[in-house]
Amino acid sequence: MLSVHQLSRPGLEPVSFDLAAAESIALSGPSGAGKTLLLRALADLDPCQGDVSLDGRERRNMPAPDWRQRVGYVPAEPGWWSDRLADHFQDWDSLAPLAESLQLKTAVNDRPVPQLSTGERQRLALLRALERQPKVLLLDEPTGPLDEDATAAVEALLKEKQNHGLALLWVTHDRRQAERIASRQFWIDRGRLREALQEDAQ
Ligand SMILES: Nc1ncnc2c1ncn2[C@@H]1O[C@H](COP(=O)(O)OP(=O)(O)OP(=O)(O)O)[C@@H](O)[C@H]1O
Repeated sequence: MLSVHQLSRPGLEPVSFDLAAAESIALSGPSGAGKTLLLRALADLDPCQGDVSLDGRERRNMPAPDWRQRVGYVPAEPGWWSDRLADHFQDWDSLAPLAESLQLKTAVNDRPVPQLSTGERQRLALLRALERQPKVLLLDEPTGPLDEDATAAVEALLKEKQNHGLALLWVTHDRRQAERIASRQFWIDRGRLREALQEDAQ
């Protein structure tokens, strides 16, 4: 699925790994370690070196919008370009059941985006990314602003998507969450990535 070979950029030492379909990797590390730099490099949002491919197709041979549709990115602070929520979706109405599963009240529809809570906007950004039906989703602390129940709802939805083949690379500072949501644990410090061995994670 996603194959990364010697990907690097300022602040990130060369990184190589594979992420399979329906696999989930948790990425942790101190603040400022390079987690967001790595996600943005994978999403093709910043200049970087190295090779990245998806299902054997080299990123450099794909138009950027095609890549970004397949490799979705949910930033820690998602951007909004219109006050009207529906403007950010292809078909907001059809997402009602998913919104409900994330405990988003229908009232979010009636309020201008800047009036929504941080946690509401975070879940809406996740829905926005899922609507594009990516093969890989890069998540930067997607439950950071959420309470326990909403966090569980996000984890359950992503687990369901994962069971249908979605691959996840998920930044979290919560070690228990990392163990719940991922079968592999990555650790990054000062721009250097390593895969935590099973005994490290305990
Ligand atoms: N475009 C850039 N070019 C070079 N360095 C950058 C760039 N953007 C951020 N940095 C720096 O790179 C380092 C890693 O930043 P990054 O945002 O990846 O941290 P992080 O691991 O996601 O941290 P946090 O957990 O606080 O979100 C920081 O020192 C940051 O200031």
